[in-house]
Order: sequence, then structure tokens, then C-alpha cells
Amino acid sequence: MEAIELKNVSFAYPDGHVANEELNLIIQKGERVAIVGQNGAGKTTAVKLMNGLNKPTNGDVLINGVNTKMQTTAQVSAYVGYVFQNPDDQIFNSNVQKEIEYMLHYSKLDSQEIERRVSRAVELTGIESYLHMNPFDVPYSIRKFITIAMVLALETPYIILDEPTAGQDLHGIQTLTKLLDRLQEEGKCVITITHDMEFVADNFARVITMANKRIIADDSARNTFWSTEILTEARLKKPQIGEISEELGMEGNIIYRHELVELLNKK
Ligand SMILES: Nc1ncnc2c1ncn2[C@@H]1O[C@H](COP(=O)(O)OP(=O)(O)OP(=O)(O)O)[C@@H](O)[C@H]1O
Repeated sequence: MEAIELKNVSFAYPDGHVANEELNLIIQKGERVAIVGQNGAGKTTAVKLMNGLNKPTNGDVLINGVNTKMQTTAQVSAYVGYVFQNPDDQIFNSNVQKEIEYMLHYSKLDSQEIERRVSRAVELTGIESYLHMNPFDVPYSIRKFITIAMVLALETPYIILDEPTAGQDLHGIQTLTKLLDRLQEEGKCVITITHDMEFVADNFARVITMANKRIIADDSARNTFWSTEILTEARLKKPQIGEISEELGMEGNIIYRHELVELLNKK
């Protein structure tokens, strides 16, 4: 199966802290999924299980049918790219272009292929003007796009973005939105951890909600944001359009701006 599968997965850190319990999940190739939940719910731990940085303490993680326990982290990450929450954990070269090319040279790709991959990644992330700079001389928001470009250049079928909207202004959010659309057109699967519920409502049809180490819901954005139980347990905020619709007593569990506008125009 072309998918990421988690089967009864639990994970404890070496100090004994259990961060994930009995996760069951299938994310198909080409899907676009948001993972949400309170701080410390276990989201980052769960995605690190998907790209082989963590191996399950119990249960199995399969990538396209292959168990991550049988592979090295490098082998798993050839399929599942992971953009760290904090870009400073991922950057170590002193030049943006070298940083993006680094893993491609390591994979012994020829220069033409490296050039093609770098230009695509740079174009998708809009970081052309920073290519010859030191990554630590550019703003945090741009450093995040540099790490996204590094992972895009690997051209993995699965891409995980950990908190991509953190520190981004409107332009950054628009770049991310366009990027998600392009990756979907290319048939890539994108899994995004985020605390930005507006970004979720605008960009993700499927939402996986975590609370207290577990997956407590795997549903549409609409059902998630209109479930008092899910919102309360995971301490999530309903997107603003939903809140306004609720206050106005609108029917239809609205979460999209166009739905609210249509209903208001009809009144
Ligand atoms: N290396 C580690 N050793 C021990 N415990 C850890 C380690 N990394 C994370 N934890 C703990 O595991 C739990 C889950 O952490 P995780 O980072 O997966 O949560 P999260 O849902 O991604 O949180 P956030 O939204 O704040 O990023 C937390 O209690 C955290 O303190």
C-alpha cells in the first residue's frame, strides 16, 4: 500500500516518558492532513515516528508497506521528509544554496539534477534573493522556508511540516498555501502540525486531533471544529468564521468564509 500506516503504536523516550499511546492511522500518498492538539499532546513525537527519527516502543510504523524497524533513519527519510519545528535545529551550512544542495551531493546526484531540484525548491519557497546569504543572517521566517526548500529538494513522496506558520506574516502564509496546492498537484502527501486553526480550516479537509498522547479524532475540518467534545478535550479554538457563525446562530456548521458570505447575502 502506498501510505504511512501506524498500527497500535506507542512510544516512550529513553527517560521512560511515554509520549504516544496506541496510535492507529493510515495516511495515503497524495493526501493533505493537519495534525492538531494541545502543547505536549505528542504530535512531534508521532511525526518523528513517521520519518524514522523515532522507532516505536510497541506496534509498527509502515511506509509504503515497509516496517521502519527494518530500516535506518536515512532509509526512511528518503521517503518521508521532515521539516523541523525550529529551523535552527536543521541548518548547519554557512550559505543558503549550499545548505539546500548538501543532501543532494551526499546522495551523489549529478550536477544537472541538483540544479533542477534546487531551482524547483527555491521557486516553490520564494527564497531566490537569499540564496547567497548566510542562513543565520536572514529572518527566522525565511530560515523556516530555507529548511522547507531543503526538504522539498529531496523530492520525497511524503513531506511533514512542523509548525510552518509560526512567525509567518500574511505573505508567508500565502506562500505556504500556494506551496500546499502545488505539492498536491504533484501528488505529494503533506502532513502538517499546526496550532493555527485558521490555516487548518483554509487548507486541510482532514484533521487528526491529538490529546494526552493519543489520537482522539480523525475527521473532516468541519466535524472537528463543530465538535465541542473534541475542541474541549484538545483545547482547540474554533476558527473565527465558525465562532461568528455560532454567535449569529447560523445553521450548517460553517467554517469557510464563502459559506458565511453566501448565507448573509441570502438574508
Ligand atoms: N527527548 C525527550 N525526552 C523526554 N521527553 C520528551 C522528549 N521530547 C519530548 N518529550 C515529551 O513528550 C511529550 C510530547 O512532546 P511532543 O513534542 O511530541 O508534543 P507536541 O504535541 O508536539 O507539543 P508542541 O505542540 O508543544 O510542540 C511532552 O511531554 C514532551 O515534554
